[in-house]
Amino acid sequence: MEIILENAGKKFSTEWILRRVDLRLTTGNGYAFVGANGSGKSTLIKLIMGQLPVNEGLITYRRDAALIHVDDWHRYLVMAAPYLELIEEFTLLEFVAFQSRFKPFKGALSVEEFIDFAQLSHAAGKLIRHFSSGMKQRLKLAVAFQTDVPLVFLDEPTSNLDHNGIRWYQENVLRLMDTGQLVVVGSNQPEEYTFCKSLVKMADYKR
Ligand SMILES: Nc1ncnc2c1ncn2[C@@H]1O[C@H](COP(=O)(O)OP(=O)(O)OP(=O)(O)O)[C@@H](O)[C@H]1O
Repeated sequence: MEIILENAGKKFSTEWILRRVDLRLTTGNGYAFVGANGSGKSTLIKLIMGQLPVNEGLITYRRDAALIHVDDWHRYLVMAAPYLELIEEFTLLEFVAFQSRFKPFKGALSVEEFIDFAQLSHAAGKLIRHFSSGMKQRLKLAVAFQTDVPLVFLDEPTSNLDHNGIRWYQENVLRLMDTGQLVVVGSNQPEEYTFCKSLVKMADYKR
């Protein structure tokens, strides 16, 4: 599967955030979107996920050369980001059961196995609303790691994680390459994207 950006551009009001973005992203590869705060990393991720429309140019998803309609992009992707909202009224058990029905986990992982994987067994019955920010981030990343879809978007993946959490992230993000998924990391911290062979520099799209 591949995602193709041709002369893609985005502006908010009269301010162009990104222009002339030409990229070809293919499954089995890791891409790091890098740049300073406010350079447009999250914006580019949202454009590629179909959450925001481009103001010029074109973004397409292709599988075996066939075009995938923008309304169907969401079926192929998962994302973790600090701004992603969780269903705070659910307990962790309820959330994971709901999530696995919505988009199945790899290898038919059970709810209990998923919670073990996320290292959140102690909080299985706790409301998500009462999770710490690091626990919420672990949960979002666990969903991103275990959901059986070809495209994985990780924006600022280690925000709020402690040392153990960062190590857990680094071990598991590598496995996404083994499963042939496409991984995009939006980051300004090199330890989050050492595995990415392609660096996409936001500064290149400011011309
Ligand atoms: N909905 C919006 N309306 C207006 N401006 C926006 C909107 N969303 C983002 N921007 C602007 O777009 C620019 C890029 O923001 P973006 O969040 O993509 O940057 P980033 O590289 O992800 O930053 P950070 O590293 O701080 O997370 C910023 O100037 C921001 O203020």
